[in-house]
Amino acid sequence: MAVQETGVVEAQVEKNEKEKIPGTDSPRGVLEIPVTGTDSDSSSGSCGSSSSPEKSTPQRAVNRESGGWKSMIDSIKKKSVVRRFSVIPLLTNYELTKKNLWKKLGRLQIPEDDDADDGGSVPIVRHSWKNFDFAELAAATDNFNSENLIGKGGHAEVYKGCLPDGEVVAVKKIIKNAKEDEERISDFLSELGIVAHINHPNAAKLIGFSTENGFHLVLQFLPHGSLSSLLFGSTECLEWTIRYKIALGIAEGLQYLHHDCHRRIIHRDIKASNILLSEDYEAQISDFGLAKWLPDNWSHHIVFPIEGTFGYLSPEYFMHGIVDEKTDVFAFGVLLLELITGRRAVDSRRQSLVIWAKPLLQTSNFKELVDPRLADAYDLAEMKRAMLTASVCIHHLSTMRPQMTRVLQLLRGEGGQTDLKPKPSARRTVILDGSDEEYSSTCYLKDLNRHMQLALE
Ligand SMILES: Nc1ncnc2c1ncn2[C@@H]1O[C@H](COP(=O)(O)OP(=O)(O)OP(=O)(O)O)[C@@H](O)[C@H]1O
Repeated sequence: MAVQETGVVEAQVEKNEKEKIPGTDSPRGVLEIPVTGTDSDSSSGSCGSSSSPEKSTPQRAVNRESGGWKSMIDSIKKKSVVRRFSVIPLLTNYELTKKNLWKKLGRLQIPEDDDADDGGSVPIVRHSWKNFDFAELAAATDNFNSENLIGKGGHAEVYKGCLPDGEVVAVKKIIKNAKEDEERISDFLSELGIVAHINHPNAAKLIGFSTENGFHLVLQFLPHGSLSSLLFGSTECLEWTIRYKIALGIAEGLQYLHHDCHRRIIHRDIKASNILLSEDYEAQISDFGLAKWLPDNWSHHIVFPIEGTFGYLSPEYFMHGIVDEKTDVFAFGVLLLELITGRRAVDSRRQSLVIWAKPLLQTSNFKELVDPRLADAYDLAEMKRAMLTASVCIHHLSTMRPQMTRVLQLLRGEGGQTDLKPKPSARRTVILDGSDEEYSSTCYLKDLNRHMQLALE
Protein backbone atom coordinates (compact mmCIF):
# COMPACT_ATOMS: atom_id res chain seq x y z
CA MET A 1 0.00 0.00 0.00
CA ALA A 2 1.53 3.29 -1.03
CA VAL A 3 1.89 6.12 1.40
CA GLN A 4 1.00 9.52 0.08
CA GLU A 5 3.49 12.17 0.97
CA THR A 6 1.10 15.10 0.64
CA GLY A 7 0.05 15.35 4.27
CA VAL A 8 1.72 17.96 6.39
CA VAL A 9 2.89 16.43 9.59
CA GLU A 10 3.88 17.94 12.80
CA ALA A 11 7.06 19.91 12.70
CA GLN A 12 8.61 18.30 15.73
CA VAL A 13 8.63 14.86 14.24
CA GLU A 14 9.89 16.03 10.89
CA LYS A 15 12.65 17.88 12.69
CA ASN A 16 13.57 14.87 14.74
CA GLU A 17 13.62 12.63 11.72
CA LYS A 18 15.71 14.99 9.64
CA GLU A 19 18.21 15.77 12.33
CA LYS A 20 18.15 12.41 14.06
CA ILE A 21 18.19 14.00 17.46
CA PRO A 22 19.65 11.53 19.95
CA GLY A 23 16.93 9.88 21.92
CA THR A 24 14.30 10.36 19.27
CA ASP A 25 15.10 7.44 17.01
CA SER A 26 11.79 5.87 16.19
CA PRO A 27 11.34 2.90 18.43
CA ARG A 28 9.33 -0.24 17.71
CA GLY A 29 9.71 -2.11 20.94
CA VAL A 30 10.91 -1.48 24.42
CA LEU A 31 14.17 -3.18 23.55
CA GLU A 32 14.85 -0.35 21.18
CA ILE A 33 15.03 2.37 23.77
CA PRO A 34 17.52 4.77 22.32
CA VAL A 35 20.59 5.32 24.43
CA THR A 36 20.70 8.86 25.55
CA GLY A 37 23.33 8.71 28.21
CA THR A 38 26.56 7.00 28.96
CA ASP A 39 27.00 3.34 29.61
CA SER A 40 25.86 3.84 33.14
CA ASP A 41 22.58 5.24 31.90
CA SER A 42 19.76 2.94 32.80
CA SER A 43 16.35 4.43 32.70
CA SER A 44 13.85 1.72 33.23
CA GLY A 45 11.49 0.43 30.61
CA SER A 46 9.00 -0.77 33.09
CA CYS A 47 5.28 -0.43 32.66
CA GLY A 48 3.99 -2.27 35.63
CA SER A 49 5.08 -3.51 38.92
CA SER A 50 6.03 -7.06 39.52
CA SER A 51 4.85 -8.84 42.57
CA SER A 52 7.38 -8.57 45.32
CA PRO A 53 10.39 -7.95 43.15
CA GLU A 54 13.80 -8.54 44.56
CA LYS A 55 16.85 -6.47 43.99
CA SER A 56 19.84 -8.22 42.58
CA THR A 57 22.83 -7.58 40.41
CA PRO A 58 22.30 -8.25 36.72
CA GLN A 59 24.39 -11.40 36.85
CA ARG A 60 22.52 -12.85 39.80
CA ALA A 61 19.26 -11.97 38.22
CA VAL A 62 20.08 -13.83 35.05
CA ASN A 63 21.27 -16.90 36.83
CA ARG A 64 17.97 -17.12 38.60
CA GLU A 65 16.14 -17.02 35.28
CA SER A 66 17.24 -20.50 34.27
CA GLY A 67 19.70 -19.36 31.67
CA GLY A 68 18.05 -16.00 31.30
CA TRP A 69 18.67 -13.22 28.88
CA LYS A 70 22.33 -14.03 28.38
CA SER A 71 21.60 -17.37 26.80
CA MET A 72 18.80 -15.88 24.77
CA ILE A 73 21.00 -13.15 23.41
CA ASP A 74 23.89 -15.51 22.83
CA SER A 75 21.64 -17.77 20.83
CA ILE A 76 20.18 -14.86 18.91
CA LYS A 77 23.66 -13.63 18.14
CA LYS A 78 24.60 -17.06 16.82
CA LYS A 79 21.54 -17.07 14.59
CA SER A 80 22.09 -13.61 13.28
CA VAL A 81 24.39 -13.19 10.34
CA VAL A 82 25.09 -9.64 11.37
CA ARG A 83 27.16 -8.68 14.34
CA ARG A 84 25.67 -5.28 14.76
CA PHE A 85 22.83 -4.11 16.86
CA SER A 86 20.85 -3.52 13.72
CA VAL A 87 19.10 -6.84 14.43
CA ILE A 88 17.03 -4.61 16.65
CA PRO A 89 15.81 -2.13 14.10
CA LEU A 90 16.60 1.52 14.07
CA LEU A 91 19.51 1.19 16.38
CA THR A 92 22.00 1.26 13.61
CA ASN A 93 25.44 2.65 14.29
CA TYR A 94 25.35 0.82 17.54
CA GLU A 95 27.73 -2.04 18.11
CA LEU A 96 26.19 -5.31 19.22
CA THR A 97 28.57 -5.64 22.07
CA LYS A 98 27.74 -7.73 25.07
CA LYS A 99 27.81 -4.63 27.21
CA ASN A 100 25.26 -2.80 25.09
CA LEU A 101 22.99 -5.79 24.92
CA TRP A 102 23.10 -6.12 28.65
CA LYS A 103 22.10 -2.54 28.94
CA LYS A 104 19.18 -2.95 26.55
CA LEU A 105 18.02 -6.14 28.17
CA GLY A 106 18.39 -4.63 31.61
CA ARG A 107 15.47 -2.49 30.57
CA LEU A 108 13.27 -5.51 30.38
CA GLN A 109 13.58 -5.72 34.11
CA ILE A 110 10.79 -4.45 36.23
CA PRO A 111 11.60 -2.12 39.09
CA GLU A 112 9.50 -2.02 42.21
CA ASP A 113 8.84 1.61 41.52
CA ASP A 114 10.63 4.33 39.67
CA ASP A 115 11.99 5.95 42.78
CA ALA A 116 13.55 2.76 43.92
CA ASP A 117 15.55 2.54 40.73
CA ASP A 118 18.97 3.74 41.66
CA GLY A 119 19.88 4.71 38.16
CA GLY A 120 20.19 1.27 36.75
CA SER A 121 23.17 -0.34 38.38
CA VAL A 122 20.85 -2.58 40.33
CA PRO A 123 18.13 -3.76 37.96
CA ILE A 124 15.36 -5.86 39.33
CA VAL A 125 14.03 -8.93 37.66
CA ARG A 126 10.50 -10.24 37.46
CA HIS A 127 10.66 -13.82 38.66
CA SER A 128 8.24 -15.51 36.44
CA TRP A 129 9.74 -15.42 32.95
CA LYS A 130 11.48 -18.53 31.95
CA ASN A 131 13.93 -19.22 29.15
CA PHE A 132 12.63 -22.59 28.02
CA ASP A 133 14.65 -25.29 26.30
CA PHE A 134 13.15 -26.37 23.03
CA ALA A 135 12.78 -29.88 24.46
CA GLU A 136 10.55 -28.51 27.22
CA LEU A 137 8.25 -26.85 24.68
CA ALA A 138 8.26 -29.92 22.44
CA ALA A 139 7.25 -32.05 25.44
CA ALA A 140 4.57 -29.56 26.47
CA THR A 141 2.97 -29.49 22.99
CA ASP A 142 3.51 -33.16 22.11
CA ASN A 143 6.12 -32.20 19.53
CA PHE A 144 4.02 -29.32 18.24
CA ASN A 145 1.34 -31.83 17.33
CA SER A 146 -1.18 -30.40 14.89
CA GLU A 147 -3.92 -31.50 17.29
CA ASN A 148 -2.60 -28.87 19.68
CA LEU A 149 -2.61 -26.11 17.08
CA ILE A 150 -5.06 -23.54 18.43
CA GLY A 151 -4.41 -20.65 16.11
CA LYS A 152 -2.45 -19.47 13.14
CA GLY A 153 -1.77 -15.90 12.13
CA GLY A 154 0.40 -14.31 9.49
CA HIS A 155 3.52 -14.61 11.61
CA ALA A 156 2.97 -17.43 14.04
CA GLU A 157 1.46 -20.76 14.87
CA VAL A 158 0.04 -21.06 18.36
CA TYR A 159 -0.03 -24.41 20.18
CA LYS A 160 -1.71 -25.39 23.39
CA GLY A 161 0.77 -26.93 25.79
CA CYS A 162 0.98 -28.31 29.27
CA LEU A 163 4.02 -27.69 31.48
CA PRO A 164 5.25 -30.36 33.92
CA ASP A 165 3.61 -28.53 36.84
CA GLY A 166 0.24 -28.80 35.07
CA GLU A 167 0.06 -25.20 33.92
CA VAL A 168 -1.66 -24.89 30.55
CA VAL A 169 0.10 -22.47 28.23
CA ALA A 170 -0.05 -21.15 24.67
CA VAL A 171 3.22 -21.54 22.78
CA LYS A 172 3.53 -18.98 20.01
CA LYS A 173 5.99 -20.23 17.43
CA ILE A 174 7.19 -17.56 15.03
CA ILE A 175 7.01 -19.10 11.58
CA LYS A 176 9.32 -18.59 8.69
CA ASN A 177 7.60 -16.61 6.04
CA ALA A 178 8.71 -14.13 3.47
CA LYS A 179 10.62 -12.23 6.11
CA GLU A 180 14.39 -12.39 6.31
CA ASP A 181 15.92 -13.94 9.40
CA GLU A 182 17.08 -10.57 10.61
CA GLU A 183 13.63 -9.10 10.32
CA ARG A 184 12.09 -12.04 12.15
CA ILE A 185 14.60 -11.67 14.95
CA SER A 186 13.85 -7.99 15.31
CA ASP A 187 10.10 -8.63 15.19
CA PHE A 188 10.48 -11.27 17.89
CA LEU A 189 12.61 -9.03 20.11
CA SER A 190 10.19 -6.18 19.56
CA GLU A 191 7.17 -8.27 20.59
CA LEU A 192 9.05 -9.82 23.49
CA GLY A 193 10.29 -6.40 24.60
CA ILE A 194 6.77 -5.05 24.79
CA VAL A 195 4.91 -8.05 26.13
CA ALA A 196 7.51 -8.53 28.84
CA HIS A 197 6.83 -5.05 30.15
CA ILE A 198 3.10 -4.99 30.31
CA ASN A 199 1.28 -5.97 33.42
CA HIS A 200 -2.47 -5.63 33.26
CA PRO A 201 -5.42 -8.05 33.48
CA ASN A 202 -6.54 -7.00 30.00
CA ALA A 203 -3.25 -7.58 28.22
CA ALA A 204 -1.36 -10.76 27.28
CA LYS A 205 0.72 -12.37 30.00
CA LEU A 206 4.19 -13.63 29.23
CA ILE A 207 5.32 -16.80 30.98
CA GLY A 208 8.57 -17.26 29.11
CA PHE A 209 10.30 -17.60 25.79
CA SER A 210 12.67 -19.81 23.88
CA THR A 211 15.14 -19.08 21.12
CA GLU A 212 16.22 -22.63 20.47
CA ASN A 213 15.11 -24.08 17.12
CA GLY A 214 13.29 -20.89 16.24
CA PHE A 215 11.62 -18.22 18.31
CA HIS A 216 8.85 -18.93 20.76
CA LEU A 217 6.79 -16.95 23.23
CA VAL A 218 5.12 -18.85 26.03
CA LEU A 219 1.94 -17.11 27.09
CA GLN A 220 -0.91 -17.68 29.47
CA PHE A 221 -3.50 -19.88 27.73
CA LEU A 222 -6.88 -18.25 27.21
CA PRO A 223 -9.55 -20.97 27.05
CA HIS A 224 -12.22 -19.15 25.03
CA GLY A 225 -9.78 -18.32 22.23
CA SER A 226 -10.31 -15.21 20.17
CA LEU A 227 -13.26 -12.85 20.07
CA SER A 228 -13.30 -13.39 16.32
CA SER A 229 -14.02 -17.10 16.63
CA LEU A 230 -16.65 -16.49 19.30
CA LEU A 231 -18.45 -13.67 17.54
CA PHE A 232 -18.18 -14.86 13.94
CA GLY A 233 -17.18 -18.50 14.04
CA SER A 234 -19.89 -19.91 16.24
CA THR A 235 -23.53 -20.65 15.60
CA GLU A 236 -24.31 -19.60 19.15
CA CYS A 237 -25.08 -15.97 19.67
CA LEU A 238 -22.68 -14.21 22.02
CA GLU A 239 -24.94 -12.51 24.54
CA TRP A 240 -24.87 -8.76 24.97
CA THR A 241 -23.74 -8.73 28.60
CA ILE A 242 -20.61 -10.62 27.53
CA ARG A 243 -20.06 -8.36 24.52
CA TYR A 244 -20.34 -5.30 26.74
CA LYS A 245 -17.95 -6.77 29.31
CA ILE A 246 -15.47 -7.52 26.51
CA ALA A 247 -15.75 -3.96 25.18
CA LEU A 248 -15.00 -2.55 28.64
CA GLY A 249 -12.06 -4.94 29.10
CA ILE A 250 -10.47 -3.96 25.80
CA ALA A 251 -10.98 -0.28 26.58
CA GLU A 252 -9.32 -0.73 29.97
CA GLY A 253 -6.42 -2.60 28.39
CA LEU A 254 -5.93 0.16 25.83
CA GLN A 255 -6.17 2.87 28.45
CA TYR A 256 -3.40 1.09 30.33
CA LEU A 257 -1.19 0.77 27.25
CA HIS A 258 -1.72 4.39 26.18
CA HIS A 259 -1.82 6.23 29.48
CA ASP A 260 -1.05 4.16 32.55
CA CYS A 261 1.87 2.16 31.30
CA HIS A 262 5.31 3.59 31.94
CA ARG A 263 5.74 3.92 28.17
CA ARG A 264 3.09 4.93 25.65
CA ILE A 265 2.41 1.74 23.73
CA ILE A 266 0.43 1.77 20.51
CA HIS A 267 -0.80 -1.70 19.63
CA ARG A 268 -1.44 -0.98 15.92
CA ASP A 269 -3.34 -4.20 15.25
CA ILE A 270 -6.43 -4.09 17.44
CA LYS A 271 -8.91 -6.50 15.85
CA ALA A 272 -11.25 -9.28 16.91
CA SER A 273 -8.74 -12.09 16.31
CA ASN A 274 -6.22 -10.33 18.59
CA ILE A 275 -8.61 -10.17 21.53
CA LEU A 276 -8.48 -13.34 23.60
CA LEU A 277 -10.96 -14.37 26.26
CA SER A 278 -10.42 -15.93 29.64
CA GLU A 279 -12.67 -18.48 31.33
CA ASP A 280 -14.96 -15.70 32.56
CA TYR A 281 -14.76 -13.68 29.32
CA GLU A 282 -12.25 -11.18 30.58
CA ALA A 283 -10.72 -9.70 27.43
CA GLN A 284 -6.97 -9.78 26.89
CA ILE A 285 -5.29 -7.76 24.18
CA SER A 286 -2.77 -10.05 22.49
CA ASP A 287 -0.31 -10.11 19.57
CA PHE A 288 2.06 -7.22 20.12
CA GLY A 289 3.92 -8.06 16.91
CA LEU A 290 3.21 -4.65 15.40
CA ALA A 291 3.17 -2.65 18.60
CA LYS A 292 5.26 0.47 18.98
CA TRP A 293 6.13 2.62 21.89
CA LEU A 294 6.14 6.37 21.58
CA PRO A 295 8.52 8.61 23.49
CA ASP A 296 6.69 11.29 25.46
CA ASN A 297 8.12 14.09 23.37
CA TRP A 298 6.81 12.62 20.14
CA SER A 299 3.36 13.55 18.92
CA HIS A 300 3.22 10.54 16.67
CA HIS A 301 5.22 8.18 14.60
CA ILE A 302 5.36 7.70 10.84
CA VAL A 303 5.74 4.16 9.62
CA PHE A 304 6.34 2.42 6.37
CA PRO A 305 5.30 -0.09 5.22
CA ILE A 306 1.79 0.23 6.53
CA GLU A 307 0.96 -3.00 8.32
CA GLY A 308 -2.23 -3.89 10.10
CA THR A 309 -5.61 -5.19 9.12
CA PHE A 310 -7.80 -3.56 6.56
CA GLY A 311 -11.14 -2.47 7.91
CA TYR A 312 -9.56 -1.35 11.18
CA LEU A 313 -7.06 1.18 9.79
CA SER A 314 -7.60 4.84 10.54
CA PRO A 315 -7.48 7.18 7.55
CA GLU A 316 -4.38 9.07 8.65
CA TYR A 317 -2.61 5.73 9.08
CA PHE A 318 -3.54 4.12 5.79
CA MET A 319 -2.96 7.35 3.86
CA HIS A 320 0.06 8.81 5.62
CA GLY A 321 1.46 6.11 7.90
CA ILE A 322 0.75 8.25 10.97
CA VAL A 323 0.59 6.26 14.18
CA ASP A 324 -0.40 7.46 17.62
CA GLU A 325 -2.95 6.54 20.28
CA LYS A 326 -5.77 7.51 17.94
CA THR A 327 -4.78 4.68 15.58
CA ASP A 328 -5.90 2.25 18.28
CA VAL A 329 -8.94 4.38 19.19
CA PHE A 330 -10.18 4.10 15.60
CA ALA A 331 -9.64 0.32 15.55
CA PHE A 332 -11.43 0.07 18.89
CA GLY A 333 -14.39 1.90 17.36
CA VAL A 334 -14.51 -0.67 14.56
CA LEU A 335 -14.31 -3.47 17.12
CA LEU A 336 -17.23 -1.91 19.01
CA LEU A 337 -19.21 -1.85 15.77
CA GLU A 338 -18.46 -5.55 15.31
CA LEU A 339 -19.77 -6.25 18.82
CA ILE A 340 -22.91 -4.18 18.20
CA THR A 341 -23.71 -5.49 14.74
CA GLY A 342 -22.21 -8.98 14.68
CA ARG A 343 -20.70 -8.03 11.30
CA ARG A 344 -17.05 -8.26 10.37
CA ALA A 345 -14.89 -5.17 9.77
CA VAL A 346 -14.74 -6.22 6.14
CA ASP A 347 -17.32 -8.78 5.07
CA SER A 348 -17.16 -11.52 2.47
CA ARG A 349 -18.47 -9.08 -0.14
CA ARG A 350 -15.59 -6.75 0.78
CA GLN A 351 -17.94 -4.22 2.28
CA SER A 352 -16.48 -2.01 4.96
CA LEU A 353 -18.38 -2.02 8.23
CA VAL A 354 -17.43 1.62 8.83
CA ILE A 355 -18.85 2.72 5.47
CA TRP A 356 -22.03 0.71 6.07
CA ALA A 357 -22.54 1.82 9.66
CA LYS A 358 -21.74 5.55 9.49
CA PRO A 359 -25.07 6.73 8.07
CA LEU A 360 -26.97 4.36 10.37
CA LEU A 361 -25.14 5.71 13.41
CA GLN A 362 -25.92 9.26 12.35
CA THR A 363 -29.63 8.48 12.31
CA SER A 364 -29.45 6.18 15.37
CA ASN A 365 -30.98 3.41 13.33
CA PHE A 366 -31.02 0.71 16.01
CA LYS A 367 -33.14 -1.64 13.99
CA GLU A 368 -30.59 -1.87 11.20
CA LEU A 369 -27.47 -1.64 13.35
CA VAL A 370 -28.02 -4.09 16.18
CA ASP A 371 -27.06 -7.71 15.53
CA PRO A 372 -30.39 -9.37 14.59
CA ARG A 373 -29.33 -12.46 16.56
CA LEU A 374 -29.57 -10.39 19.75
CA ALA A 375 -33.23 -9.53 19.04
CA ASP A 376 -34.22 -7.37 21.99
CA ALA A 377 -31.93 -9.08 24.47
CA TYR A 378 -29.74 -6.15 25.34
CA ASP A 379 -29.61 -3.27 27.78
CA LEU A 380 -30.78 -0.24 25.83
CA ALA A 381 -28.69 2.27 27.80
CA GLU A 382 -25.51 0.20 27.30
CA MET A 383 -26.26 -0.22 23.61
CA LYS A 384 -26.80 3.52 23.17
CA ARG A 385 -23.52 4.25 24.92
CA ALA A 386 -21.69 1.67 22.81
CA MET A 387 -23.08 3.25 19.64
CA LEU A 388 -22.20 6.77 20.71
CA THR A 389 -18.70 5.65 21.64
CA ALA A 390 -18.23 3.79 18.36
CA SER A 391 -19.33 6.79 16.36
CA VAL A 392 -16.83 9.14 18.00
CA CYS A 393 -14.01 6.58 17.84
CA ILE A 394 -14.38 6.11 14.09
CA HIS A 395 -14.36 9.83 13.34
CA HIS A 396 -12.33 10.39 10.20
CA LEU A 397 -10.33 13.15 11.90
CA SER A 398 -8.02 11.84 14.57
CA THR A 399 -8.33 15.07 16.56
CA MET A 400 -12.06 14.46 16.92
CA ARG A 401 -11.56 11.00 18.39
CA PRO A 402 -11.42 10.84 22.19
CA GLN A 403 -8.53 9.47 24.20
CA MET A 404 -9.11 6.03 25.72
CA THR A 405 -9.73 7.55 29.16
CA ARG A 406 -12.71 9.42 27.75
CA VAL A 407 -13.76 6.39 25.73
CA LEU A 408 -14.04 4.42 28.95
CA GLN A 409 -16.11 7.17 30.55
CA LEU A 410 -18.44 7.24 27.57
CA LEU A 411 -18.88 3.51 27.62
CA ARG A 412 -19.60 3.51 31.33
CA GLY A 413 -21.87 6.54 31.06
CA GLU A 414 -19.65 8.60 33.35
CA GLY A 415 -18.55 12.21 33.17
CA GLY A 416 -21.53 13.48 31.17
CA GLN A 417 -21.93 13.17 27.44
CA THR A 418 -22.20 16.80 26.53
CA ASP A 419 -18.58 17.58 25.84
CA LEU A 420 -18.00 15.36 22.87
CA LYS A 421 -16.39 18.21 20.98
CA PRO A 422 -12.64 17.74 21.11
CA LYS A 423 -10.49 20.04 23.13
CA PRO A 424 -7.46 21.50 21.39
CA SER A 425 -5.06 18.64 21.66
CA ALA A 426 -1.55 18.96 22.99
CA ARG A 427 -0.66 16.26 20.55
CA ARG A 428 -2.37 17.35 17.39
CA THR A 429 -1.41 14.73 14.92
CA VAL A 430 -2.39 15.40 11.39
CA ILE A 431 -3.19 18.29 9.22
CA LEU A 432 -4.36 17.02 5.90
CA ASP A 433 -3.77 19.25 2.95
CA GLY A 434 -4.02 22.43 4.94
CA SER A 435 -7.21 22.10 6.92
CA ASP A 436 -8.86 19.41 9.00
CA GLU A 437 -12.27 20.81 8.21
CA GLU A 438 -11.71 20.61 4.49
CA TYR A 439 -11.19 16.91 4.85
CA SER A 440 -14.80 15.98 5.14
CA SER A 441 -16.46 12.74 5.97
CA THR A 442 -17.41 12.36 2.31
CA CYS A 443 -13.79 12.71 1.19
CA TYR A 444 -12.83 10.18 3.79
CA LEU A 445 -15.41 7.65 2.68
CA LYS A 446 -14.22 8.08 -0.91
CA ASP A 447 -10.60 7.59 0.17
CA LEU A 448 -11.55 4.59 2.22
CA ASN A 449 -13.33 3.02 -0.72
CA ARG A 450 -10.42 3.72 -3.03
CA HIS A 451 -7.88 2.27 -0.62
CA MET A 452 -10.05 -0.69 0.02
CA GLN A 453 -10.29 -1.51 -3.64
CA LEU A 454 -6.51 -1.14 -4.01
CA ALA A 455 -5.80 -3.25 -0.94
CA LEU A 456 -8.21 -6.02 -1.80
CA GLU A 457 -7.45 -6.23 -5.53
N1 LIG B 1 -2.65 -17.13 24.69
C1 LIG B 1 -3.49 -17.70 23.84
N2 LIG B 1 -4.47 -18.51 24.26
C2 LIG B 1 -5.34 -19.08 23.38
N3 LIG B 1 -5.28 -18.88 22.04
C3 LIG B 1 -4.33 -18.08 21.55
C4 LIG B 1 -3.37 -17.45 22.42
N4 LIG B 1 -2.54 -16.69 21.67
C5 LIG B 1 -2.96 -16.83 20.39
N5 LIG B 1 -4.02 -17.67 20.30
C6 LIG B 1 -4.73 -18.05 19.07
O1 LIG B 1 -3.82 -18.01 17.98
C7 LIG B 1 -4.25 -17.04 16.99
C8 LIG B 1 -3.03 -16.41 16.33
O2 LIG B 1 -2.23 -15.76 17.31
P1 LIG B 1 -1.51 -14.38 17.03
O3 LIG B 1 -2.55 -13.35 16.64
O4 LIG B 1 -0.67 -14.02 18.20
O5 LIG B 1 -0.62 -14.76 15.75
P2 LIG B 1 0.04 -13.81 14.67
O6 LIG B 1 0.67 -14.66 13.60
O7 LIG B 1 0.95 -12.83 15.35
O8 LIG B 1 -1.25 -13.05 14.09
P3 LIG B 1 -1.29 -11.89 12.99
O9 LIG B 1 -1.54 -12.54 11.67
O10 LIG B 1 -2.48 -11.04 13.45
O11 LIG B 1 0.00 -11.16 13.07
C9 LIG B 1 -5.16 -16.10 17.76
O12 LIG B 1 -6.10 -15.46 16.91
C10 LIG B 1 -5.84 -17.04 18.76
O13 LIG B 1 -6.91 -17.72 18.15
